[in-house]
Amino acid sequence: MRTEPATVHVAVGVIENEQGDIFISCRHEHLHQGGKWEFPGGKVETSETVYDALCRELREECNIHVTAAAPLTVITHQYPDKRVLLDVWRVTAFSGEVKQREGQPWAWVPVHELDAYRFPDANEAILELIQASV
Ligand SMILES: Nc1nc2c([nH]c(=O)n2[C@H]2C[C@H](O)[C@@H](COP(=O)(O)OP(=O)(O)OP(=O)(O)O)O2)c(=O)[nH]1
Ligand SMILES: [Mg+2]
Repeated sequence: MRTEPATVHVAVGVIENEQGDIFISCRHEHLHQGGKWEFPGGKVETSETVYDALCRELREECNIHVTAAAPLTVITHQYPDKRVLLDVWRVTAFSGEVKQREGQPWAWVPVHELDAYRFPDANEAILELIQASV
């Protein structure tokens, strides 16, 4: 019998600097949706809350300690090969300096320039929300 693969639950963080620019990084080529730009984040492990996963992923990937974040949206998206549930948070306070720690290309991008970057299809609604909020 063929069973549907489980949905991958992902915690995603929208990080803004004092100028209002947004931090994005480019997914490694060999990964799912490789070569596309993303907001930092990663899979929620079974033993943790989404907020814990957000904090852990942002510490691992971009070196910051999140001290406050607010839910922005939840998106489910079916890719040809994978179904994802993106739990998207706006990071409202953090300590530490944002640094990409996993060797991915990265950029701080003004909101009106985000359209120039290629994101995974699931991100369309996130980009609309960010653009609507400025
Ligand atoms: N982080 C992130 N993932 C996204 C975004 N948009 C989007 O479709 N995804 C998808 C791509 C992947 O299928 C999934 C994230 O999984 P991942 O494999 O990168 O997770 P991870 O960072 O925990 O990586 P790993 O250590 O398990 O390899 O979510 C986004 O903006 N940010
Ligand atoms: Mg990740």
